[in-house]
Amino acid sequence: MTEFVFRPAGVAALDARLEAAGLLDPAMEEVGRAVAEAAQGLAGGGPVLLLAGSGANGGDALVAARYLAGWGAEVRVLAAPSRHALTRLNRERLAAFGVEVGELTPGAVTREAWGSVVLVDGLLGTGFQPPLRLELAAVVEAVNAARGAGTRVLAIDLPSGLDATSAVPPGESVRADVTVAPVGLKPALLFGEAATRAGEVRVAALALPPDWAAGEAWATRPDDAAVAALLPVRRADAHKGTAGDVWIVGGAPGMVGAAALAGLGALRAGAGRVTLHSGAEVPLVTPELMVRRHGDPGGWLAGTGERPDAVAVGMGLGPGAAGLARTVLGWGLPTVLDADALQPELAGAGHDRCVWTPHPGEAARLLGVGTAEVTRDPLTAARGLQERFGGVVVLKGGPSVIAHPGGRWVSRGGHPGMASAGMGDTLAGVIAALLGQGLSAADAALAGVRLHARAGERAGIRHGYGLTATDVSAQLGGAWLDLTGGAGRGC
Ligand SMILES: NC(=O)C1=CN([C@@H]2O[C@H](COP(=O)(O)OP(=O)(O)OC[C@H]3O[C@@H](n4cnc5c(N)ncnc54)[C@H](OP(=O)(O)O)[C@@H]3O)[C@@H](O)[C@H]2O)[C@@H](O)CC1
Ligand SMILES: [K+]
Repeated sequence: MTEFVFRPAGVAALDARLEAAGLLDPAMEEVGRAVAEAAQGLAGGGPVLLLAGSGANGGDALVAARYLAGWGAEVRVLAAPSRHALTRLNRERLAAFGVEVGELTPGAVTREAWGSVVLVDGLLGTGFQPPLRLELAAVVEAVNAARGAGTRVLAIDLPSGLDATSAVPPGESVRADVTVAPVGLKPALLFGEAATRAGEVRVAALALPPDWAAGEAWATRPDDAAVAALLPVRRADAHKGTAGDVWIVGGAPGMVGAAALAGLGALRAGAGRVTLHSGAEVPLVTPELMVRRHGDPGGWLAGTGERPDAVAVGMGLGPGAAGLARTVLGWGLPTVLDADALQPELAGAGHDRCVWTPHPGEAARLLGVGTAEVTRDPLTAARGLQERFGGVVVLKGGPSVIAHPGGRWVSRGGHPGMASAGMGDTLAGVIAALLGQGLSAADAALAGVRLHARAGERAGIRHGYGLTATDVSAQLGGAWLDLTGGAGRGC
């Protein structure tokens, strides 16, 4: 399922539309039911403790308690005074089921958690404004202590205490085993330390008027079927001239490995012909990777009339890369800019056929901010880069973000072993290969990132954390088959 990613402003806007249409009550009912089903699955018939805060997040928990009670489960409920009309209403409905609601205090949480198999955290959701007030901080501490003693924790929307927009927790928060997120994901569920506190994240889709969720979303996370549909399909009479002529421009003396890895990535992602243009002597990586050495690569690029179908520029290129990148950008061809070609002076030089592929450190250099600012909110950073540099931006990370003129995508998958040097070079080659096979910049970026991540997953099974970029390249063909279901669309 392709999923939406919301910031609190988007959730609030959706809430307002639902409220105006009289649909907020059924929406909360759906969320509560989805939470109850998940809690029942985790509890396996054991007692469930539900904690309800004063806002709509608490309302979701009270609805869940009613469903669980109706299904015969042993439920214990502790709630703060309700400040939201629907939360109050659902407290009354719960009372009609004969369920007593206790006062929410740290001591009560510790007491009631004793013997509860599952604890449902409905304290705070997208309405939380950090920092956490003292009274709730003590409750959060009691929740985490209960988890430490063996109670499974299910968070509604977000583990309470996380700022929905940030990869960095503002302080202590609930640590969840499972998070059930209504309508869509939140940035905190995707990135950094915050995401590690959410456990397994499940999106509970709601019955909404078509396009409402899409209209308020800040980003989307496409599923593999959507990515597979972007991959090129070859006719039986395809030949190397139709599969894309790709140039890799990189590899200054002493730095040829990065460019060679990009070349290998391009070959394994289906490029018909790959030529590495370098100012250095490049050792034979694989005989299929053609190498042309130029005494003065910049001069040669500026003067040559030869043109490929796509270019990747920057890997190991060293000082002077910005000038070469500017020359290549001037051709208006499908282009990937990576590593040394990612220079602030190229702001505004991008065109609609180019893809910039910074990692967070490079992104910070391009934006003139610290790396922590980039990693705290990768979606906003990627958007800022796209606006400043033009074209399409891939902000690499776990997960990567693709910012294009029409919005933002978050990629799926990957493997922690991919945190090793050379992975980005391979990715640049993969995206160049897809550009050379006719994909648009945005599609090549999305499909390339997913293909690369899938190849990493495959290689990770064999090599674990000892994963190299060459291992990932070797799995690109298999990754392609995984995504397309084996056959591709009529190759
Ligand atoms: N459209 C959707 O997607 C749907 C969303 N739904 C649900 O709505 C949730 C959002 O609900 P929401 O807006 O009522 O906010 P919520 O997270 O319950 O928190 C508000 C409460 O937090 C409190 N509070 C704030 N800061 C605090 C602090 N620092 N320290 C301590 N307390 C603090 C604040 O207290 P107050 O400032 O009022 O005293 C207020 O009472 C969303 O996460 C999802 O679960 C579904 O029900 C339906 C469909
Ligand atoms: K919560």
